[in-house]
Parts: sequence; structure tokens; C-alpha cells
Amino acid sequence: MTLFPDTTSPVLTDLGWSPFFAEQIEPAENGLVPIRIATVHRSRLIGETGSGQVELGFQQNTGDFAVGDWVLIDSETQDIVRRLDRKTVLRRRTENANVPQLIAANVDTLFIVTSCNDDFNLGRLERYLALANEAGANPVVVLTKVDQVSDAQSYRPQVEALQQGLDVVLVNAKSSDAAIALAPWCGPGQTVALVGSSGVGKSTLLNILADKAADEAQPTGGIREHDSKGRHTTTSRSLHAISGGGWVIDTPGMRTLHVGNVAAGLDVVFAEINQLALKCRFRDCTHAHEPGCAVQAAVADGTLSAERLGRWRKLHEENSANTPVQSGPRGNKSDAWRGKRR
Ligand SMILES: Nc1nc2c(ncn2[C@@H]2O[C@H](COP(=O)(O)OP(=O)(O)OP(=O)(O)O)[C@@H](O)[C@H]2O)c(=O)[nH]1
Ligand SMILES: [Zn+2]
Repeated sequence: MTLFPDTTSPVLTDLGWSPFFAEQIEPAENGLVPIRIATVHRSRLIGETGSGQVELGFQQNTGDFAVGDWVLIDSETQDIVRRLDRKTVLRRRTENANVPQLIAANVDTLFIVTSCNDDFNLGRLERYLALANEAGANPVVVLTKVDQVSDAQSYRPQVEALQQGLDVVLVNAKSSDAAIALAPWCGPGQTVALVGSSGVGKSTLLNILADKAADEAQPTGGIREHDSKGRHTTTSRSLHAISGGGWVIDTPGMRTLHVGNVAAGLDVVFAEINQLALKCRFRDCTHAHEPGCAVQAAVADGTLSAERLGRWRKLHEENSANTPVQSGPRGNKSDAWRGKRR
């Protein structure tokens, strides 16, 4: 007996289906149909089959679903039976909310979009990198508006220094060359998502990647509606087919990105500081005033910039403040390390 769905179906594999999802299906779920969530509305969910979209049965709480999720549906009623475990999940902390907001799920590559002019900010990029690392998605920084500045190439080394092995791509998002520059991360079965501040060119990139004709294109900058506060009103996220294969998720512009629950993601961004910290005299060195601090020594000899260390400190403090602490014996135990020599 072959287990339905057929994991070798090219339509499903092009849509991002893989053994990771197929292995979650129980024999009793034979006959249910896997669908990928394409759009999450307040009270409606739209699913992508790989060869078209379907409206799914009414959901009480669409907030539990993210664009990119895989669900199993009953083909007669279109009702969702259950959501499959996620390979990766992007979430962000929002002000005044205890529950993190879901951005997208099952994303392979996160295109962190920023422009070579006003938006360019190393600290903001480090926040997005922590988010991508924590999610399990591969981050790629996409620097747009290279046509607007005379020294575009000077941005590259600054960004590359933010994380070991980080890929950085410079584009004019309005040129079709942008799709060629991003092609290495696209292709059948691949899912990418675009994140970044408002106005950096996410919708412009989406339209180039999806090769959308003018009448179906995602509105960009100039013609978008604004709400009374002058903010962009487009808030939905959705999954679009990339013309050369693969899928792209557009997300609304984010004003601020707060960090919380991203300790592991930060460790990847700031790996060189963690490496240095191994050589500090005190195990719990704060790299601020302690004697024998290898991190401060690196600042003194110029191998680590004071600005980078300052941003590390700020993000760590913010992350700790926004991460629920474990109480009980473990919490007490970690207190006992305070001031202890190794
Ligand atoms: N010259 C130039 N203009 C660009 C480039 N990328 C985007 N733009 C322009 O910048 C404006 C904003 O671009 P959008 O694609 O709407 O930005 P967005 O990131 O989608 O913004 P939100 O939807 O608000 O999050 C538009 O007028 C684009 O045409 C670029 O690489 N070069
Ligand atoms: Zn130290």
C-alpha cells in the first residue's frame, strides 16, 4: 500500500513538500490532502495546491496559522484536519503583546532587505539576522537601490562582517537583473521570504521574482493606500510562485523589530564575541569592567570594534528582558556561578 500523498509528486515537491512533512502523516490520515497556506486573513485562510488556490473551511483562530504552513485537509469539506510540524518558523515580538506574531513558516531562505540609503543600519540588520538564525532559515542580506548611491560596493564589507559566512547581494530591485542575482536561493521546492522596513523594495522584488504583469502586481511605494497615521495599510502576507521555480512570501514593512527568545540566534550573529569570551578570566564575564577580559582586550587592540560590542550588549540586554526566565532550582543554580573563577 502506498501512503497518500505520494511524496514524489512533482507538484508537491515543487511546492516545498519533503520527507520532513511526509513522515508526519499517520496511516489513518491516508486520503487527506496536503495544502500549503498561501494567505492568512482575519477569518479566512487560502491554500495553495501547487496548481491553484482554494479557500479553506472557516477557522476560529487564523492567528495559529502562518503563510507557508503545511496542513492536511479533508478534500470533501476543505476543512483543515491539522497543521503539520514546521521545519522553520519566523516570529517576532511585538510591543504590547505577550504572544509572538507569526511571520511565515517553512522558509528556507530569508531575504533581509535594506536599501543603500536611509534605511541602512547595522544594528537593525543584526536584529533580523538573529530572527533568521533562531527560525532556522538561511539569511541573505539584499541591499537595494544601488542605482541611487555612488558607492554601493562600500556597503558590502560592512554587512559581510555582521555574521560569519553571510551572503550579501546588491541589486537595483527595479531591474530584472535582480531576479538573476537572487536565483541561487530560488528554484523548485525552495521557499524564500522578504522582510525589512517599509519602502526598501520588498514589493518591487516580489513583482520581479514572480514576474507579475502590471495588473496583478503588488502595489509598490507611490500608489499604496495609507491609513490615517500615514502608515501603509497592506498587512496581509502571501505566498507567490517565482517564475523560475520556488515560492516567495512577501511580508508587510516592519517599523521596529524587538528581540526576545533569540539567544541562540544572537550567538550565531556574534560568534566572534563568544569565541573571545571563552578566554575571559571569569566564566560570567560581562566584558565591561572585569580584569582579564579577552573581549575588552580585543577592543583595545582593534580586532573588535567598540560599536559592535555595544550593539551586542544592547541586544543581549533587550533579549534577556524579553525572554521569560526559568525559576526554581535551575535559576538558583546559575546564580551560584556568579563571580566564581573557572
Ligand atoms: N531606484 C530604485 N527604486 C527602488 C528600488 N527598490 C525599490 N524602489 C522604489 O522604492 C519605493 C518603495 O518600494 P516598495 O517595493 O513598495 O517597498 P516595500 O519594501 O514593499 O514597502 P512596504 O510594502 O511598505 O513594506 C517604490 O517607489 C520603488 O519603486 C531600487 O532598487 N532602486
Ligand atoms: Zn570578558
